[in-house]
Amino acid sequence: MAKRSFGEEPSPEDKKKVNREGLNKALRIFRFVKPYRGLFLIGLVFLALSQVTMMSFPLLIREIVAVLEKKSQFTLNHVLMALFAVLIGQALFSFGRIYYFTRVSERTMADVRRSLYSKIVTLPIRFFEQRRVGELMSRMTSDVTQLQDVLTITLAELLRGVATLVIGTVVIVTISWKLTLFMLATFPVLVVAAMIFGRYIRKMSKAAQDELAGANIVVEETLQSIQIVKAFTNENLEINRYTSALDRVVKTALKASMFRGTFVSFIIFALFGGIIGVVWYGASLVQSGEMIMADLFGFVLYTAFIGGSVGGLGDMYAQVQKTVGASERILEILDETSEVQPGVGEAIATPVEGEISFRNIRFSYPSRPDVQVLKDISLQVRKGEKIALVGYSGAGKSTIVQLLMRYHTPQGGHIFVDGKDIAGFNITDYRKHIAVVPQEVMLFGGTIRENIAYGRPGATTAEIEEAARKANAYQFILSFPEGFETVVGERGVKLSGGQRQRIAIARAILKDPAILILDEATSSLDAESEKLVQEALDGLMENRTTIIIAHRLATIRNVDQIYVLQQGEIVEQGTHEELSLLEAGLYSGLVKLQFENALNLE
Ligand SMILES: Nc1ncnc2c1ncn2[C@@H]1O[C@H](COP(=O)(O)OP(=O)(O)OP(=O)(O)O)[C@@H](O)[C@H]1O
Repeated sequence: MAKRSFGEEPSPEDKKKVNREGLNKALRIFRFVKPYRGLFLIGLVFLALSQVTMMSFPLLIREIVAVLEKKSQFTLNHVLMALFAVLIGQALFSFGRIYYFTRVSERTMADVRRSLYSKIVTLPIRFFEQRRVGELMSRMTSDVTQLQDVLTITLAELLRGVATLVIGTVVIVTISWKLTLFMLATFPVLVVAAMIFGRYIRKMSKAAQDELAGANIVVEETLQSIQIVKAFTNENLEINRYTSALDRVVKTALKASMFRGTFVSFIIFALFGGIIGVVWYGASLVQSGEMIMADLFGFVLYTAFIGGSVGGLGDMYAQVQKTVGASERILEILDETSEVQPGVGEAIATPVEGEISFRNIRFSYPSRPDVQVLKDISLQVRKGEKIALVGYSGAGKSTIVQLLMRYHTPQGGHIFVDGKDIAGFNITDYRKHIAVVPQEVMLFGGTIRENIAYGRPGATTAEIEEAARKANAYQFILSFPEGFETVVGERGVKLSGGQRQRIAIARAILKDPAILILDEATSSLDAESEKLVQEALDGLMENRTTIIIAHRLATIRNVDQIYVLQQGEIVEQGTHEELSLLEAGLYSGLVKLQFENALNLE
């Protein structure tokens, strides 16, 4: 429930200083730009051209003043024509810069997103247990967007800022070194003030952002559990909760704005004070004949340009800081090792017989290493046999299946399929031979046809329909006006539990695996659905090695072997008849319990 909304997640890494190591690491992200370096270079050329034209602007204004002072070799028309040319050049070059940088950044970001997504979906389950979905979404969205901003805007701005600073300084030194020195004397005050205020402002904005993220969590939680909110008629309570969260956002934001306001007023005061100082000193130089009016004009204009670019550099630094954090986080995921790797591991020998053997398996989940979930589990399933895992909730039934699926690796012991350790198989090749009919069937947004075809992408229409028939799903699918083309999932038709299960069975039939895992649904269906699902399952289990995680014991009377688990250990094992005979046994206790429950329900 306490998931963070993505996008606004506070990232303490952002506060990191930009050191060389971090920068070097972050620069690795630029390998994604490499394929588009040609376009990038063109963008840079346009950037340089637009910068040069931009910087010639004050020079031409200066020239106009010089013409008016009759101290120029050009006429007013000449200068105005030049100004016009600069204007057109500026428009064209800016267009080219934006166009080419956007092309590079859009393509690069698509590549980054694709790599990130491909990496994430091929990572082992262990990885997903340690990260929240919101966090991964935030990598895919806000971190990538941060990179994109840098590529399209910040990088250009940074280069422009530096160019303005360098070219501008050269020009003003040439115009008058005395005035330049005077101007530079005002700089340190500004820089020190910017540093002190900047730190506070960043801290305050961060706090405001965190508060906003907190408020968004309230919305997310409420929307996710809207039915519960309504059932407990707690709408007003939630509104109040959100209101007080918003109050905190406003309070923090206002506090931050106080600092920002003070800072901006101070900077404006200091900047204009500086300019007034420069004009005053410059005017005295003009009066004493050391300088002409036009030069003073040009000087002030260039100074304003330089001031603007230096002011922007602080913001740029914050952007670079953020980007270093964002790319580090993206690279961290890209550097993880995928479990799905072509060519790694042995291909499983076909046809797969489906003989399974667990030998002395010991296992704890990586997130809780101190709790031993499975203790010395050994079991044996022969080809085509059906076994059931039974036990109280939390006994370790699902964990056994997770290990067979290779979602996790046991700390002790080995699992063999057809006599070979499964750890040695290529994971994709291996999992192709196992199908799972899960407890809660998840349907993807799409048509019923697509959802069944998920079992074997590329299956023909005839095969999909045949699978639906065998899964007892054909009838209900055709009862929808759009039949197999009916859209299901979040935005489509809602299917009932029994219908969803039959879709999952059809998927498994299409996959046609040697090994089948049935995680029985805990909620019982009505008698009719139950019969249809059970029939479909019986058909599916035929000639396949099957492991059933059983919750309702009535359905497993005919399995070849029942394993009763208690706290990660197999405490009983045998057929239904054998185990029922153990008077004080756990299994007969469970059977009795369910029998009594069933009686109570009737
Ligand atoms: N991903 C996980 N990380 C940490 N611990 C886990 C994880 N999954 C399960 N566990 C713990 O492992 C133990 C066994 O869980 P498991 O899901 O295998 O039980 P189960 O017998 O299948 O229960 P149920 O019938 O309720 O599904 C439990 O104590 C559970 O809390």
